[in-house]
Amino acid sequence: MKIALIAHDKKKNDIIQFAQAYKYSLEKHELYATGTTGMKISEHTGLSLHRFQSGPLGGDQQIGSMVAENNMDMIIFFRDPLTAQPHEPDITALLRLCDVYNIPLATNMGTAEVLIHALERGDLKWREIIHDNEGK
Ligand SMILES: O=C(CO)COP(=O)(O)O
Repeated sequence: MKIALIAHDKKKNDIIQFAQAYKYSLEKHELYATGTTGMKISEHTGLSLHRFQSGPLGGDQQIGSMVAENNMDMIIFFRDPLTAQPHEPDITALLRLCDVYNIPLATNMGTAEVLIHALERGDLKWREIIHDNEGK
């Protein structure tokens, strides 16, 4: 499964703690991240991730392009709902594409934990069926 991890600055500590707590689940998958989030997760956990640009420089859009190809299976995006972001349109576009393609998306720690347990239980196997049907 391809999983993207993204966090706004005030949520970076949360995503680091999340990645530390679920390292042994996450490491079984192909991980992607926006630039700074990926660097911090990698530094604190040793997990290896494919890092895109930083969010304000297009990282959300790069992840969005994978979603648009139905090539991303789950997104954990700890958004900061209390701080305006210069790239708000990119963020909205990414969330919208998740809805277009029915991609499981967690925007806070509570939902992220539910998703990761679902992943561990195999509830997201339907994504593999989709990839098999598309020959990916
Ligand atoms: O801004 C972001 C998501 O919208 C995250 O970008 P960074 O991981 O580079 O901080």
